[in-house]
Amino acid sequence: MPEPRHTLRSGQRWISDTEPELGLGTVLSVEYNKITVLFIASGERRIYALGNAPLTRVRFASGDRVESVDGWSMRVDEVEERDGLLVYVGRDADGNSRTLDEIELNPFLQFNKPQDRLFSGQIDPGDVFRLRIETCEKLARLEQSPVLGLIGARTSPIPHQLYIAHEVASRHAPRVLLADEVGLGKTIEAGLIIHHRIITGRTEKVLILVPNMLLHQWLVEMLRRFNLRFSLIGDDAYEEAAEEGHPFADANLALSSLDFILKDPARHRYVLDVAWDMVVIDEAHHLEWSPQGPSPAYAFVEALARRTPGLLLLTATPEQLGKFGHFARLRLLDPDRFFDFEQFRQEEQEYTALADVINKLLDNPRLDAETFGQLQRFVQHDRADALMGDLDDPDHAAHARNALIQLLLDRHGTGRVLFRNTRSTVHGFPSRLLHGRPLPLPEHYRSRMASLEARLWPESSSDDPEWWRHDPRVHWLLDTVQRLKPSRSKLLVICHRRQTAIDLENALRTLGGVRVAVFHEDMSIITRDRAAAWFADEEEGAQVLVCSEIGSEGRNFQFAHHLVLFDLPLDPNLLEQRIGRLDRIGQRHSIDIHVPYFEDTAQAILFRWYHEGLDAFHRPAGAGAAVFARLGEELKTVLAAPDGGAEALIRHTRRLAEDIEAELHAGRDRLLELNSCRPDPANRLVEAVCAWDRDAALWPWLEAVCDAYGVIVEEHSTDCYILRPGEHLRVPKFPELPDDGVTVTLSRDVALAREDMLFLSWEHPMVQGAMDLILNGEHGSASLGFVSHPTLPAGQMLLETFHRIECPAPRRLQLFRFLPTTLIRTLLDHRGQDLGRIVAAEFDERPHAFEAEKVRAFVRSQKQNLEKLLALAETRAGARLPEIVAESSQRMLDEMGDEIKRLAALRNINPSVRPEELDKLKDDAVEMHAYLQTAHLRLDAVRLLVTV
Ligand SMILES: Nc1ncnc2c1ncn2[C@@H]1O[C@H](COP(=O)(O)OP(=O)(O)OP(=O)(O)O)[C@@H](O)[C@H]1O
Repeated sequence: MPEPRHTLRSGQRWISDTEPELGLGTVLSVEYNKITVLFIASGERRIYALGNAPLTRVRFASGDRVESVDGWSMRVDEVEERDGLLVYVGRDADGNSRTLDEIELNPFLQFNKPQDRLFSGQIDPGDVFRLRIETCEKLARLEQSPVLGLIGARTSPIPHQLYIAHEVASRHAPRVLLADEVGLGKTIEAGLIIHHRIITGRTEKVLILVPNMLLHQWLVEMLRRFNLRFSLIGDDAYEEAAEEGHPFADANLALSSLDFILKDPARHRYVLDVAWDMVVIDEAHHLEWSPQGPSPAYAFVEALARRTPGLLLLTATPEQLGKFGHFARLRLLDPDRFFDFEQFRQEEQEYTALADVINKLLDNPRLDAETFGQLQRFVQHDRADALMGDLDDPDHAAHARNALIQLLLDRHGTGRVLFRNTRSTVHGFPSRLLHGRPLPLPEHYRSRMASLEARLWPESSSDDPEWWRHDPRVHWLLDTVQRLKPSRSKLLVICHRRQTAIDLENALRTLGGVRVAVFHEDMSIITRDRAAAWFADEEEGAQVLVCSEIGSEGRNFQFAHHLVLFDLPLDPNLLEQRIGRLDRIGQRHSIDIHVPYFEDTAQAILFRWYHEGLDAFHRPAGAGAAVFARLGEELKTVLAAPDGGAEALIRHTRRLAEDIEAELHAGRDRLLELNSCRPDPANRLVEAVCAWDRDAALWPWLEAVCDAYGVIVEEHSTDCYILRPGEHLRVPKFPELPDDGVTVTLSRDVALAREDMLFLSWEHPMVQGAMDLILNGEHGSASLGFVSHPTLPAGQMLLETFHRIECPAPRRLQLFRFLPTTLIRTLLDHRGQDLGRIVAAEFDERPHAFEAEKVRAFVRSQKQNLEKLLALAETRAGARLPEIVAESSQRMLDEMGDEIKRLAALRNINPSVRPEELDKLKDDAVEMHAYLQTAHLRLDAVRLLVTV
């Protein structure tokens, strides 16, 4: 305590050398030979004898950042002294001049400069110091990973999904249509894209709009799979929030339904008010548009799309509303590119020739002269002569073929905005087994077949509320349910009408005592979710879930593998949507599709039309929508008068479907297929994610963090642990750790099977939060160690410093790709000789008990020398900075240059590359270069070493 007695004043701020954790103390009184100090942060009061009080005066210097008790902070320019008290003069974050009396300093203030901590005797154990250094290294590795943003999702690494997520999320402003076939993972792809963008700092505000009935499913899926906590907007709290202010403005991640927003123009305005970075629209085929005018939903989304940089539209049936509808959705994504429907159609027709050449390149080692000529015409402006020449060179032909295929695929106009994977390319889906069940038409229905509606769904015309007592389909259903009961098989029953679903539930319960849940559009979201959850429950759950058509969009029922189509919809897309509830990723059985129908009726014809005409039960009918668009009216006529024309119609349907499918497969679809998942890069991404999964470094690191911060760890099972806040937790709140603890797993496989456990990866918020805690806090930044090294005699004092390169820049630039978290290590002996090259980072450390007070006294006695060494270390580290920055700049310029060239070349052949994308890349490169020049050093950690 070097200050003489007469300078001591109440109000001064001091820190305890022996108990630094008490925080900043305030002198309350100086009387006789005693000094009383209050430590507000810890609520402790200490009385010391003057003369040997273990206290150090807190005195900030110019350049330091200080924080007031009211929470604002400032950078110190000058320090004045008035009546023995310090007054700090400087500027706050907004640049305003401020003064702060030392009495107003925040009592929770920590000494975050490593050298201050060293001199004030706040010495951390060696393992905490090492943890800090190790954390920097781990973060740097993660920042440079090509799969950053794709590691942390609780999903299996599936090639086509990772490919799409990586391809789309890396763009400046992703605007794409995700149109994979039903159940292939569009929601997962959207989640991966959002997760990637948020982790890499490129996106902050996201709005997801989904049909009402899928709100909860999305909410849960985003949280459970991606740790993304969306706010549901549109529930009961909405009106309250609207009265108090702006219901959408506060939520960075908002989830709502389009129906809810469309109901009220005020809601439109609220949504359009917010500067979203990205908007996601699920089931986008509902956005109707025709040249005569858009639907209100389309018009609203169009306004939203115009002011939002990122737009993801999701639909499994992009052409459900015909080619116009498809074109209209592409127009939302890029109105400049898709402005003329006729031109769009013509372009599509040219794809066949392109696909033909690609197929030949894929299949044949040698091209015939005609194909070679065609290929030459396609690439005549692409400076591809060398590649064309290499086609005949056995050593280079394979590479040339691949490069030419990429070049041709890049020509494909919609390839960049439209992604569509199908079951024919994504393998591993179960087979579908069809069980058609003809039944005799009961007499009481026979007289009621006037309308088409009554022919297809006869119970709709019945005036008997208990029609189900006399309907043979119901009795067949009951038998089927009872037959499957011993195997504990669950059945999803889908029917066209809401009332039929309600009646069927009643029938199954009344007639057979079946445990049955129901699901239809008049139920609230909560009751629907409850029904779905009851059906999902393996032990106590319902054996049967009866859904109206509404149950067939978006829901996940792949835990069941018996599907009963109690009737058939009059639309191939709806049929595929129904089957897609079970035929989804995660389905482990073949799927049994049961279809009861009345013999010799419209139902039987519709069954045959789907089965024999489109083959729509066994696989997704690729041509279904197009055939229905052409033959739908004819089909309805035949169904209305079943006596004639059915055979001819089915034959015609089959021929047409085959032709359309062949044409699509040869042309557009083949290109889309190849473009939507390029196998080599996709497999590399899968391998990179798996390599992170195999990396065993996470748990030892996290265990050390838990140990350092007072989190208790218990083993649970292989790769699974229970974490709990300990009694001596070092921080008020450990990230993402609930008060009553949590079970975590590091295994992706376990995480996929056990949703009750957190899946920890380097991207999990708990792990990211822990890294922040370490790197933004002071823990581990000052340490002392006793070491031995063969080249160093005992009894020497060494100073080891780690300077971190700081380069503040907007997160969206992701500067860390080129300049990751970097530490520069310097090791000096007491004479200032640089030993860094001689002595590697790893020492042989010797556990050594030392008396804290003696060490503090030693450090104080060496303060002048240590300060000189610190200055020297900073100079040495500073000398290496320009080289590191130059390397980063060069890497950035090379990579960005390549990217700009690639995109510029692509733009020449594919107008889907928007000019602003290219401009943005160039601007980013210029901006990044400027930021890199501002990189500077900050001392991150210091360690005093004594050789033994
Ligand atoms: N990579 C994955 N890992 C684990 N489960 C997955 C993965 N991809 C998809 N699934 C599961 O498969 C099912 C289908 O995925 P998803 O809902 O994303 O498909 P979709 O294409 O959006 O379906 P729909 O066309 O019905 O809207 C979901 O239950 C999803 O959780």
